Amino acid sequence: MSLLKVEGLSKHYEGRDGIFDRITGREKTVVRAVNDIDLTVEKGEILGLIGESGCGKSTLGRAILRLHEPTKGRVTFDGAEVTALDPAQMKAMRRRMQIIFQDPYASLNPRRTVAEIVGLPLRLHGLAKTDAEAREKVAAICARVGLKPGQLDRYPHQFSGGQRQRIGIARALVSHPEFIVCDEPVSALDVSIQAQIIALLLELKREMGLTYLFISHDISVIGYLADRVAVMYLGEIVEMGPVEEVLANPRHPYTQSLMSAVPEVDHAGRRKRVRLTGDLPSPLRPPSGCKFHTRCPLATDACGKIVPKTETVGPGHTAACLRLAENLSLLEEVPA
Ligand SMILES: Nc1ncnc2c1ncn2[C@@H]1O[C@H](COP(=O)(O)OP(=O)(O)OP(=O)(O)O)[C@@H](O)[C@H]1O
Repeated sequence: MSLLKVEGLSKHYEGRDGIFDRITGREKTVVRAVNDIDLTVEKGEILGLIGESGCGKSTLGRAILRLHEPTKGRVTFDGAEVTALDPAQMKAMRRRMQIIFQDPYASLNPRRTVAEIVGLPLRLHGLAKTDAEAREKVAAICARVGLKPGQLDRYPHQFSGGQRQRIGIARALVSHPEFIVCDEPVSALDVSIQAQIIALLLELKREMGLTYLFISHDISVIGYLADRVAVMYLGEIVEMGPVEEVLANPRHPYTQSLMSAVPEVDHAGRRKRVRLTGDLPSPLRPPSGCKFHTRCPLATDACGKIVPKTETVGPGHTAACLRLAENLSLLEEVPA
């Protein structure tokens, strides 16, 4: 049994002009941020979730945790249907499923000390009987993530970006969760600090037996740490599979275009850069047929009309593209 199972999960937001629509009596606009997603995450695994900004990665992560209530679909964690839990049961489940945010500063209360911020989940879940016990637990996890005892009574603004992310990690881990959504946890950090935080997250995963859904727009980060990868485009998963397999043999033209942007250092030839035309279409009015067809260099007329089914293309490897059978690739090597 998978630790996490997501079935048909959708999250639609009322469009930003929702109030205007109500006043004018116009039909409501709907932002289809996440559409009918199926995925599983095994215990101890890192599933990487990749896609460009605005494709719905954060929304999916938050819908799984019910931080944003899903519009439709089911989430099951360790056999319990998360999407059917009542508020009291959901509160208990939150101890087990946590999130680390991209921007540690925005997610840390500026008026609270590190000890208060990291100690809050202990209070919420009744995990410490006395203040002294809470302080001890906070000190232990803070030490583990690399904060010094003398820093516990300081405020977030007194820390660097990397240290703030360590505070965010300590807060997520203090309640001993089993599953963490890591929502672009290193994207806001300097490159030199990114490697330290990634190393820390990998060590903690091993020591605490954690399972991660790791969201990133950086394919090299995903290639480095994930076991499997799911590629997202405009609210849907277009390709998924073991990370080495998907990166070595990307089958969806969108995955291929993401891959073509990665510099190859140890290659005799270099890859032809695939330039996608246009921006990511708005999830307010997603294209018909295959949602990628408006930017896909391989699109035919049929792609604008027919929604491609997800097909198995290798062991554990799936993709959704009408032209899969033709085995086309945008990634021809060009001579150095
Ligand atoms: N609360 C909201 N109300 C309306 N639309 C929203 C809301 N939150 C997100 N969206 C829209 O949903 C879509 C997906 O956003 P989301 O933040 O999940 O994407 P993302 O892939 O995580 O992007 P980024 O990497 O920039 O965070 C976007 O078009 C966004 O504008």
